[in-house]
Amino acid sequence: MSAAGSTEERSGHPLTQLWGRYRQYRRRVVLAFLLSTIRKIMDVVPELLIGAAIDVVVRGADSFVAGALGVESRQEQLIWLAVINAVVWILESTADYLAALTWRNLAQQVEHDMRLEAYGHVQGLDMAWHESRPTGSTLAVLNDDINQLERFLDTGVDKLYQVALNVLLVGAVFALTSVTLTVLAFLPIPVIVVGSMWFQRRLQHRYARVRATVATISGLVSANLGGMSTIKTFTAESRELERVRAASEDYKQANAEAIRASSAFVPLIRMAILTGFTTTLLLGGFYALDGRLEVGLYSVLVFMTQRLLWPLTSIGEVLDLYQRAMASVRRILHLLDERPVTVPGDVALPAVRGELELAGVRAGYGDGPDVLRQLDLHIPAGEVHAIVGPTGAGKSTVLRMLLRFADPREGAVRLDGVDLRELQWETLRGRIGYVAQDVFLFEGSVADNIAYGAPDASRDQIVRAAQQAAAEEFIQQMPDGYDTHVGERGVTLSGGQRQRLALARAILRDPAVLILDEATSAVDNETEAAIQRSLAEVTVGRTTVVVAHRLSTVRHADRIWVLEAGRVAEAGTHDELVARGGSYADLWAVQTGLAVPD
Ligand SMILES: Nc1ncnc2c1ncn2[C@@H]1O[C@H](COP(=O)(O)OP(=O)(O)OP(=O)(O)O)[C@@H](O)[C@H]1O
Repeated sequence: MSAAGSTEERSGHPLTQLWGRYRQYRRRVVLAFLLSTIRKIMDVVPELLIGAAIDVVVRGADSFVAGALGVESRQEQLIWLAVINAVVWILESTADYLAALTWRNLAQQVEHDMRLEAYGHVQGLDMAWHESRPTGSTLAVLNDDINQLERFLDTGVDKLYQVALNVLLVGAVFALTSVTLTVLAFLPIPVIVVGSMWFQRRLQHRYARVRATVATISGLVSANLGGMSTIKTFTAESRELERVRAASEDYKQANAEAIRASSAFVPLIRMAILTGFTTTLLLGGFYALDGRLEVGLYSVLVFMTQRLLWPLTSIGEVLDLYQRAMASVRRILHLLDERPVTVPGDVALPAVRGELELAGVRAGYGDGPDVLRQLDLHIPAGEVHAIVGPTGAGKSTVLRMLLRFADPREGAVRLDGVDLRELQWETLRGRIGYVAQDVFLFEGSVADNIAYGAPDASRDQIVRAAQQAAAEEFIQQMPDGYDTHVGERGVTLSGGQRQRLALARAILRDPAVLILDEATSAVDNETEAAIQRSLAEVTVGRTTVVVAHRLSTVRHADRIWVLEAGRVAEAGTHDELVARGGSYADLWAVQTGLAVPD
C-alpha cells in the first residue's frame, strides 16, 4: 500500500457495477426500456400494414384483413388499415417522446449524482493522493469522463437496444413467414456480430489510450494556466506551446487510430447487408412467382430485410460511443475505488486543551526517504512554540503531521495525549487554525473568505478577527471594504494581504491550536510588527506553533525547536539558544547582521 492511497478494485463489467451502484434508478431504467420497446414495436407495424394493404388490393375478400376484421369491401379494409396506421403513429410518437424524455433525464440524473459522488469522494482522499497526481487528470475524470457517460446514457443505450430489438422483432416476422427465408436473411448477422466483437476488442484499448491522453492534456494545460506568470517570466511560451502541441498530437494520433478502426466497420457490414438483401429479393421473388409466398408477405419481407439489416450499420457508431463510455466509466470507477489511508477515528474530545506531542516520529512522502527521523517534540497546552531550521529540514512536514495530512511511518502524534488516528476530524481539524504558506482564497467577498471556517459568524466577529490579524486597515481601503470581491486565488490581493486574511480566517474559528506556516513571510516589517502585537493577544490561551525563517518573528516564543535533516538539533528559548552558541546562534548572528554567512 502506497502512502498516496490504496485501491480497492471491484471486479465486473462497468455497466454491472453501475447497475449495482445506482439502484435507485433501476425502476426508471426499466420504464425507459419499456417505452423504447413500445416505440420499436410501433415502428415495425407500418411495414406490416403495407404488406396488408398490398394483400387487400391483390386478394380482396380473401385477404388477411378481411379474415381478421370480417370486412369484405377493399375500400373499407383500406380505411381500417389507415385508421390503424394513424393510431400506431400516434402511439409511436408518444412513446418516442416519453422514451427520449426518460432516457435523457436519467442520463442527466446519473451524471449529476456521479459528479457529486466523485467530487465528494475526491475531497475525502488523502492530501498525499492529491499531491501525487496532476490536478488536471482528476479534473478530466470529473468533467470529460462523466460527460462521456452522460452522452452514452442519453442516446447510446437506447440506440443499442433498438438495434437488438429490431433483430428480434423482424426475426419474429420472418420466422412466422418462411423458415428458409429467415435462415437466409439472418445469415449475415453472425458475420456482423463476430465482426463487431472483433472490432470492439480492437477499439477497447484504443479508447483507453484516448482517455489517457485526454487526462495528460488536461493535466498539462491546467498546470500551465496555474503557472502562467512563471511561463511568461522565462519567456517559455513557445516551449509550452510545443509541449501542449505534442500532447495534443498524441491525442490526435490515439483518436485517429480509434477512428481508423471504427470506420472500417461500416463497409464490412454493408457487404453483409448486400448478401442478405439480395437473397430475400431474389429467392422471395421466386417463391412469390411460384405461388409459395403471398405477394403481400413478399413485399413485407423485402421491406423487413431493409429494416433488419440497415440499422446494423449504426451499430458501429453505437459501439464507438459504447467503447468510449466504458473507457470513461472504468476511469471513474477506478477513481471511486481509491481509498483514503488516513481515515478519521471516532474519539471526540469535549474540550481540547491543545497539548501537542510527536513521539519517535518517522515520516516521509510516498515511497521516498524519511523526511522526519525519530522526531520527539512536546508542546504543552497554551504555549507558543516555534520551529526553525534550514530549508528542507522538515518544518512543514511537522505541521503536516499535526494536521494529520498524513500518518507517521513510525511513532505517534498526539493531541491532549490522544493519538490523532483515534480522533474525529471535527475534534482535530475543527479545533486547529491553520495558515499555510501558500494562501488559498476562494471566489467571493473578503468577508466570505474570513468567515470560510465559521459561515455563521456575524459581521462584528469578522471585523474583530480582521483587526486581530492586522488586516482591518487595508480592507477598509478596498473599494467595497469587506464586501470587495476577491477573484480566483485572491489575485487582486498582495501576498501579505492574503496572509493576513488567512490569519483572520484562522482566528475567527477560535481554535485551541493555531498553526502558522511562515504566516508573516510575505509582509513588510511594519505589518509584521503589527501582526506580532496581535499574535501576542490572540495566542493567549491557545497553543501556537509557528514555522519561521525570520527568527525575529519567533524570538519571544516559549520554546524554539531547531530542526536539521528531520531531527531536533537543539531546543530552548531564544536566549538559551543564543547563549548555547549552536546553529541557532549562528543563524541569529547572520540575520541580525552580526555575522556574515560563510
Ligand atoms: N509533497 C512532497 N512530496 C515529496 N517530498 C516532499 C514533499 N514536500 C516536501 N518534501 C520533501 O520533504 C523534505 C522536507 O520538506 P519540508 O517542506 O518539510 O521542509 P521545510 O523545512 O518546511 O522547508 P522550507 O523551509 O523550505 O519550507 C524536503 O526534502 C522536501 O523535498
